[in-house]
Formats: sequence, C-alpha cells, structure tokens
Amino acid sequence: MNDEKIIVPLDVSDLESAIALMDQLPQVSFWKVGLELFTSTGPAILDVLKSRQKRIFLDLKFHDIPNTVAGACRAAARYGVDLLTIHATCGNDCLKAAVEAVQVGAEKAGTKPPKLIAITVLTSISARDLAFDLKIPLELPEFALEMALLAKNAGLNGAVCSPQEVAQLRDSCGKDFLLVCPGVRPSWAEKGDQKRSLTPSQAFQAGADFLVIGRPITAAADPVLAWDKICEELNLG
Ligand SMILES: O=C(O)c1cc(=O)[nH]c(=O)n1[C@@H]1O[C@H](COP(=O)(O)O)[C@@H](O)[C@H]1O
Repeated sequence: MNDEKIIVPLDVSDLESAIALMDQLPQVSFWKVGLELFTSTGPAILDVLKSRQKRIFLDLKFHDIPNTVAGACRAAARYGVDLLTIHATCGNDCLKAAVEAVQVGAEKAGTKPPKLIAITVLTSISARDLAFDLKIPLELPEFALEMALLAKNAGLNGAVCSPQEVAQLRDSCGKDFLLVCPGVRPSWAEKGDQKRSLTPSQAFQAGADFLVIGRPITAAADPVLAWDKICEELNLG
C-alpha cells in the first residue's frame, strides 16, 4: 500500500485556492474535484491537475433520468479523468446508460474511459435519516449493499461507501470491485457532518481500495503535518 491510496478533495471555491492547496501539499498525488470547485472553475481545474501529472477523481455525483445522465457522462468522459461518480439511486436503466456513455465519450475523445463508481448511501446520512426522513424500509447496511450490487450488475467499476459498510460490500462484490471510502476520520479529527466514519487504518483493514480524506488534512492548522501523521499511522511511504 502507498499514499496514492489517499485521495484529497479540493473542496474550495475557486482556482486560486485550489492551486494554493496543491502547492501546499505537493506530496498528494490523487485529488478530487467536486461540485463546488467544478461549478466554479469548469474544466480549467482539470487542466491544472493534468499539467502536474496528478490523478483525478471527478466527483460530480450525477443523478437524473437516463438520457440526461448519459449525456453528462459522455461529456465528462472526454476529460480523461480516473474516477467519475453517479448515484446508484438513479436506477438500473440509468446506470447501464452511464456505463455505455462513458465508453462512447472517451472513445470519441481518444482518451481512456474513467472508472465509473456509484454512490451507495452518502456518509452524511445516519440510519435514522434513512429510515425516518428518506423512508427506506431496509437497514442501512443492507440498503448500501443492494445499491452496490445494483451498480455492479449494471456494469459499473465500483462504489463509494462508508467505511462502516466496506467489509460487507467487499465480501459480496468481490476483490475487483473498486471501493472508495469517504467519511474517514483519524481519532484526533472532528467528525463534522460525517455520520458513519471509521479511522483510516480501520477503513483499509475493512477492505477499502481508496480513502477520501478532506478536512482532517485541508482544514488542519498544519495540513502537511496532518498528512504526515495519517501516513505514519498507516505505515505508508
Ligand atoms: O463522493 C464522495 O466523494 C463522497 C461521498 C459520500 O458519501 N460522502 C462524502 O463525504 N463524499 C465526499 O468526500 C469528501 C469528504 O470530505 P471530508 O468530510 O472533509 O473528509 C467530500 O468532498 C464529500 O463530497
């Protein structure tokens, strides 16, 4: 295992702040661009990351009807990013359309298709939220597993899940299904809005391929120290 398994989100509002964060943490090789930054900068941020030979997780969490999602996936696949997200709750037809669309979009652009991964249940949702607010009549781990299996059967490459469900998803989805875990918190970090977290070492031990760790690093008084501390706790080099 190495530190390329830790993805850091560029959860900032503009290009300048994103570049400042990248400059501050040159050791990070895998960055995530999410809704806030992509809405602000468009693909310009992807060009900056590519010029620095960074890996890119484009986390746009598509969720719409199949025709619309397929169009968005075709467009996003042109960027030559490594990972792209869609919500599993888009449904089977939409997931299948997305799988086809990333192939078509990438082929047209002459680039490698991104690995398409499905959000199962957001890590900010508690079991109580799922049952009482979203009215889902399944236990949360069971629903997360159903969403991962739906994505796998539709041909997606993997899923995003909380570290609390990753062991179960790994058992059921097999070793080749990519499992990316946000909602990761070292014992010394604030949980914030994350409701189903585990520590980085617990998440890897449970079977995660990649961890997404943001504020424990990016909002730390000394982000480099926080990054080093996490790598040290994981024995990464
Ligand atoms: O798709 C994601 O990356 C994601 C899915 C999810 O269920 N929960 C979740 O927190 N994320 C993202 O992971 C990152 C977590 O950031 P921190 O909570 O600051 O570590 C954010 O950029 C979220 O958008």
